Amino acid sequence: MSSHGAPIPMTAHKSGPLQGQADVPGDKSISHRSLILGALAVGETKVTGLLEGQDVLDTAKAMQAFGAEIEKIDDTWHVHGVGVGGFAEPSQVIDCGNSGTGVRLIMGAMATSPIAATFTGDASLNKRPMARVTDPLALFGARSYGRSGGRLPMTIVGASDPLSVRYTTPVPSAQVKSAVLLAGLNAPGETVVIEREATRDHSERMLAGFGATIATEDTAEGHVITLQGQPELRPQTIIVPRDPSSAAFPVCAALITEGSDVLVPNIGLNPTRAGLFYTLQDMGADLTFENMREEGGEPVADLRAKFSPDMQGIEVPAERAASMIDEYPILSVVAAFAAGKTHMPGVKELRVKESDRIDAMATGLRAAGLQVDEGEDWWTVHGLGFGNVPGGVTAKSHLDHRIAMSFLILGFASNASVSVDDGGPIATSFPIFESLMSGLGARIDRT
Ligand SMILES: O=C(O)C1=C[C@@H](OP(=O)(O)O)[C@@H](O)[C@H](O)C1
Ligand SMILES: C=C(OP(=O)(O)O)C(=O)O
Repeated sequence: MSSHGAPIPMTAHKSGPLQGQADVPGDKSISHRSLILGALAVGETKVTGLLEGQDVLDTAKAMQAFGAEIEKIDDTWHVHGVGVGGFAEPSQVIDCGNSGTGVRLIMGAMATSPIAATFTGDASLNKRPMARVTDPLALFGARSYGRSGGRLPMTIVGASDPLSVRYTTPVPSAQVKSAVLLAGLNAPGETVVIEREATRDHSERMLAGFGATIATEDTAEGHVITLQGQPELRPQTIIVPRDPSSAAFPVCAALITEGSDVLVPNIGLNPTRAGLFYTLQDMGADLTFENMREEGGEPVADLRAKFSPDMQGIEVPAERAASMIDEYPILSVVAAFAAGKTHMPGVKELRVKESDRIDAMATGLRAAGLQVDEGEDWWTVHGLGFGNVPGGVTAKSHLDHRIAMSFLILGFASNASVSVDDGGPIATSFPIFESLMSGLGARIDRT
């Protein structure tokens, strides 16, 4: 089932060449944060380039439920914030749909205000672990009442007299880090988050942009982030860069589809996000970064990807995992068309995303003719080389946009067409995926 309606089966057929320019939508992580920090600032934040995917629209609705006024005029989203500590208690259940980022960041943002809120989501989100967020929020004094195993639906009762917190994240997660930092905004004194492996740093960059005092330091303990509580956040004008995690799909499609040459302009290349592109280059992909520049405090480049029939399987460095965590499903498809093994260690987190992404991809790839080996925190795809991938499978998308898009791209280059049982979830992060890919010359239809 799609998150909001009947399943939408889709089929991708052998395609090529893919050619032209792919204008992918705005960055999902930055879009969520623009709305949440805009809601916590005093005055009007203006956002252009916002991703209008369902995940982000659900966060906009949630911010309205907490008292922010949000309207879209022409291409600009206007967020009238209520200030740190100014959230109202919502009168309705907050439905975050399919979005782990939405629910976890919003729980953090409300956990140090004297209000209660009940959160729910779709069948995928309601299976995902929330204790990773509610454990640190309890240190501030917030209480949570959820289903067994720390699952949604869940009510959070915010702390009326929040404590200040120093917390080491037990898993590499920007969502956990961000939830703690957002809670720290309305706590007195300093909030300190320590991560052993650096994860995407959009919250830190944007908090600084809104005028919070925040510092990061690399020490023997790890990456240490210190935030001064109870600032007055100043409203900002934000131009959201295009999403590298969405760019990954046309880039990888071009690499494996005969004769392709695709330009994907204006892609955010924050080093905490760009791991996939370096991995593809290590595999021998014809992928170049053109016109490197800085925009709105984030590094940006135009990506050019050309058909690369001679890619080799590699050992993907485990320490790169956080910087490409959402890209492993599509990397596994590219790996199928490379020669030899691609081994991907250090990726346990893939098992608690919108689906168990190792299991979802391994099952579909095996049915499509590949050998895939897996353990709890690693997997290996045995590449067959270009022209040798059978395909001819209907894969389950498990309410997971990245699984659906990855299998469709498999279908552009495999010998027989590939279907997914439900392409509906694609709208959570990449609502224009079908039209964009068709515009490049890909053969994709609803079946
Ligand atoms: O903070 C964010 O915007 C995100 C963090 C990552 O999740 P984790 O924090 O669970 O690793 C990522 O998978 C997700 O798509 C977006
Ligand atoms: C994991 C993802 O999103 P979220 O955790 O926000 O649901 C994703 O977009 O790949």
